[in-house]
Amino acid sequence: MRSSVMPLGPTVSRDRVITSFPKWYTPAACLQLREHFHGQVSAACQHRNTGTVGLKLSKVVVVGDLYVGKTSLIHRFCKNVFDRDYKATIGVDFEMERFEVAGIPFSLQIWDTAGQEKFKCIASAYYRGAQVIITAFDLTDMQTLEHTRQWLEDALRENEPGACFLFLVGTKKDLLSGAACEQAEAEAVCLANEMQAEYWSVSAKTAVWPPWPSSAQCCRTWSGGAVPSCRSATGTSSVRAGDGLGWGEACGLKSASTTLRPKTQPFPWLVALCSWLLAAPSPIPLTSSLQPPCPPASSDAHPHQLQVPG
Ligand SMILES: Nc1nc2c(ncn2[C@@H]2O[C@H](COP(=O)(O)OP(=O)(O)OP(=O)(O)O)[C@@H](O)[C@H]2O)c(=O)[nH]1
Repeated sequence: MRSSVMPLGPTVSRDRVITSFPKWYTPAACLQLREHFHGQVSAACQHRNTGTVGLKLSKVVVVGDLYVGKTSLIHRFCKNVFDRDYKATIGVDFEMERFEVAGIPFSLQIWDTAGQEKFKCIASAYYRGAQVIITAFDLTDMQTLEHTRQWLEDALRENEPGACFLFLVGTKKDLLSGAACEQAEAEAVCLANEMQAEYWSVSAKTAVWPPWPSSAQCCRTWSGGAVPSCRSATGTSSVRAGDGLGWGEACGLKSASTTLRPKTQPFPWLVALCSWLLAAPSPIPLTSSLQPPCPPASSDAHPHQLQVPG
C-alpha cells in the first residue's frame, strides 16, 4: 500500500472531523471489524499520538458504467450538490477532500473516471496507485451490476495484488423501494462478498440512508482468503468465524429484527472507507494487520467503531 506525506494545510471543516466510525450498511456487506484495527493504530488513536501513523494521502478511484452516477456521488460528497442533468465525464476528473480521522490529518484524492467506452483508455491510465477502488452500479439497472466485475478486474490489473481496499456501491437508491430494492441489494451483497468488497447503497439525490434491508441477511462463510460463499439466512447460527486471518472473520450477524441506526454522518460509507485506510497505515505492512488482530475493546465489537476520546 502506497501513501504520501502531506504538508500541513488549513484545518478541515467540522463535518470532516471523524471521531467514531459508522456501523455497517448490513453486517453481511461489511469486511472490517473493530478488532481488525492494528494495535498500533488503535493505541495511537486512543492516545492521540498520531506521530506514529503519520499524515496520509490516499487515492480513491471510482469506476463503473456510464450514467450510473459516479460524478453525482462525488459531487454530493464534496460539494453537497445534486444536478439532474447528465454531463458525461470526459476522461477523468478529480477532487481532493481533507479529513481528520481519529485525530489524524487525512486527505482523499478522489478520481472520477468516465464510464463511456471511448474514454476507457484515458481513464484506465489513472487507475495505478489506488488505495481504494469504488465500483459503482445503478440499483435500477442490474446490467450495470454485472459489469462491475469487468470494471474491477481492469482497475485491479493496474495495481499490486492485495494493495487496494474495495467498495461496491449501488447508486440511485431513491428510485427503488420494496421487493425490487431488496432483491437488487441481496444480489449486490453476494457479489460484494465474492469480490471481497464492502457494500453500500446510496443516493446522491436525497443523501438519505435507507432502513435496514432485511433481505440482505446473507450469511458469509469465509475461510482464510478463499472465495466466500453467500446465501440467504434468517439467523446467525450458520456463520463460521474465519481462521484468524482478520479480514476473513465473519461479520457478527444479528437477527433479522436488527434495525440500522439512523443516519448520523452524511456519507457513512466514505467514513467507512477512511476507517479501512486508517486500519492499515503505510508504516505498518498490511499483512501485519492481519495477525494477530488486536483484541476487541468489548465483546459486542462491530465494524468501523473505533472510538476516540473527545
Ligand atoms: N434519481 C437519482 N438520479 C441520479 C442519482 N445519481 C445520479 N443520478 C442521475 O443519473 C445521471 C447520470 O449521473 P452521473 O453522475 O453523470 O453519471 P456518471 O456515472 O458519472 O456518468 P459518466 O460520466 O458518463 O461515466 C444524471 O442525470 C444524474 O442526475 C441518484 O442518486 N438519484
